[in-house]
Amino acid sequence: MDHKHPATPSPGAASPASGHAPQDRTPRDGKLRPVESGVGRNADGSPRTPLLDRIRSPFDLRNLSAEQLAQVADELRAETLDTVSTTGGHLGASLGVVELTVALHAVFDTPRDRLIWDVGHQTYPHKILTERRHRIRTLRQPGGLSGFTRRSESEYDPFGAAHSSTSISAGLGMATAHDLLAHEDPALKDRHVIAVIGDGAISAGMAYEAMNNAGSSGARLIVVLNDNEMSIAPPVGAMSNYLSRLMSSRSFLNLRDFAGRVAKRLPQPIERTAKRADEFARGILTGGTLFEELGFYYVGPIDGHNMDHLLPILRNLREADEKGPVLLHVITQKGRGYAPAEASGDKFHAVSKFNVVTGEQTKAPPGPPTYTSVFAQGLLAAAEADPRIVAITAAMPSGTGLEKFAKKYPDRFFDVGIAEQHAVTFAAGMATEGMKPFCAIYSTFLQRAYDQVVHDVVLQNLPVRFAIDRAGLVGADGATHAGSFDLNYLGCLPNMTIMAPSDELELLHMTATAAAYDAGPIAFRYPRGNGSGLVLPAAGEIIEIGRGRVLREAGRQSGREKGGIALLSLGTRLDDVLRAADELAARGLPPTVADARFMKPLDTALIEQLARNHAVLITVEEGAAGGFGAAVMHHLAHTGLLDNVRFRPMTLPDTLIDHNTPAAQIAEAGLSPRHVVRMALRALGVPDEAAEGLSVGRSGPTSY
Ligand SMILES: Cc1ncc(C[n+]2csc(CCOP(=O)(O)OP(=O)(O)O)c2C)c(N)n1
Ligand SMILES: CC(=O)[C@@H](O)[C@H](O)COP(=O)(O)O
Ligand SMILES: [Mg+2]
Repeated sequence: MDHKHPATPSPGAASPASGHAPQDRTPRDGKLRPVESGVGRNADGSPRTPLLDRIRSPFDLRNLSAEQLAQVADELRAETLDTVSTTGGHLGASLGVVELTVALHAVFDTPRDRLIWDVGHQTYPHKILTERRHRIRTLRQPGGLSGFTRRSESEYDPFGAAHSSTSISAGLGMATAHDLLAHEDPALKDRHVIAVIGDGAISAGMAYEAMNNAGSSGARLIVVLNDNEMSIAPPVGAMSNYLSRLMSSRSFLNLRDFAGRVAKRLPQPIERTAKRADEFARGILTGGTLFEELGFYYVGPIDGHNMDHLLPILRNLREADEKGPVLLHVITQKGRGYAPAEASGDKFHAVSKFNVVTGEQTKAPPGPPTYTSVFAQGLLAAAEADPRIVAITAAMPSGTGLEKFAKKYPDRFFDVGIAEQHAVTFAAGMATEGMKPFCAIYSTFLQRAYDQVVHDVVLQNLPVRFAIDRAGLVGADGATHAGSFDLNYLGCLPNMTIMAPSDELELLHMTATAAAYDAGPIAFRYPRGNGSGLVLPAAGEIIEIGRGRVLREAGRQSGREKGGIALLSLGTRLDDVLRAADELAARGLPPTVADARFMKPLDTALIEQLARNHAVLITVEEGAAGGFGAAVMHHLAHTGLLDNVRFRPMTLPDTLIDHNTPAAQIAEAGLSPRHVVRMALRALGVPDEAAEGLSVGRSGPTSY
């Protein structure tokens, strides 16, 4: 079966500017057609995979021919497609590395040889081949396989991932450890470490730090650059342009190919000459690859879908006895082999369940606007009125909702690539010149830019606006993507203002407030998913900094020296807190309910009033302990008010909450309405057995 990739025209043929613009496979009539694949289907509709069925572990790949391995790849692609059509997930990246995955496991002795996947979102084929096929349809499901690599899940996952650009650092660490331990176990000397990193991920600073170190270390490390000319969106930056140039220097590939092949067959001294010729070729044709300047031996680019390219070259790399790191540049196509994915703009980067035949995704009924889209609406309104407002994303224009802004204000929109650290300091630089930068970054990914927030923004008190999306628990992506810590890591910083909207109207108000706020850095955090469906104005109003709001006043309880329960919520937990308030009211204990709106500066007047007038004060936040509740507790302690109020902070537990549905995650976190009710009753001294009708068992960890 011909596995020629459009990226590999016959030698000497002119190649399109980009080097490998995938053929446009959208059928002329625009209708998506069934999958063109050599793999048939069984009576039950499942893909027919006779060869893949024989693969119990990668070991079973190692005596197969190139032809058979290509067949395994076809069957593996069909199995991956069928799986993701029932689970949803990161399909495009996995489809793009099917042949590469088969070849790597066929040539290298995994798991003894360490195979590390950057980000890990492309590892569904890897998981199927590495003794997890029987569980693959539990992918990203409660209790099922993770959507990324995880050490605790398999010995074939030597390093956990999900945040990008970590693979080379981890790989260098492993390779260095093998060198250090070889005196104890000589077999470690020939253990291979392979890091597979994408063209998006390699644009992050951390990848350069690792390559810079690897290049000078002489460590035996194989980096496979999986270049599909895609990040989540088309990639940006000079590195992307550089890679395209590399790919398109076709004569470079032929000459390099020839020199490489010759070098392998010559006796030692002559081989050195051939190698010099090889480097000369590189020098002339591409001015020496960037990677060689970093101390890597560069090989490629080769066709990542062609077993006749992959297998001999990977075997050469396995047998090569030269010291030092190698970078193998592999050209692949994101979404490869599935017409709807190939035809889509984002190559089906992340999909919900879908119909394999048509590619139509089974979308949930269109609920209310997402918090992301409400933020985008608010930002567009603010930008309309203020030309100094600019928007910055780190390779996630669609995830952060900035696509519309980019279309309307292309000159005021900046996608800096997967480079959160750079994004923050870039924003700080813009702020010094009077611009009003909105840095839209997921809570979990902002963690990567913490020192830039502290050192470049907070210490200089620069008015950078942080739109922190995916704050709190995020569902199927699990603990690696949970936005659990932003209240903690920002709340301890001087000069920082932190808001958390309780609903989408509040988010509009906070976006407008951030746009107008120039006194220093300001952040607002909001969750993944839909709002509650409020009717929204075009734009929000500016709210008073540091001022919360009371939504319900507690009835005064007779016989008690002061009112009953006060519930002080921060952010979108308010919905569930109001449900808890209803349940308490039904028990004759109607609580006061307040929305803090601000973690910093605290509304100290409101907090003191709540503490003075209630027997019980409970704070609720979707963040780790040590955030909002801790700040409130600090204040009450310092004012002496903690002495006469039963204060209970409710936070995320000190555990890592696995992928699940958002509701199940909240229940596991002990932040559901029932948990709030039980917390209040316990604080009032009502014994658990008296709290009949409460369905919450002791399973949900609750912080009190
Ligand atoms: C630090 C960090 N920022 C952002 C992301 C979100 N993200 C996940 S995959 C991806 C694109 C990766 O592109 P590439 O490495 O080329 O892999 P491909 O999807 O093309 O296989 C991004 C930006 C992330 N996982 N980690
Ligand atoms: C793999 C990765 O890091 C991103 O694709 C992430 O999964 C996107 O998350 P959302 O689906 O919340 O945008
Ligand atoms: Mg890519």
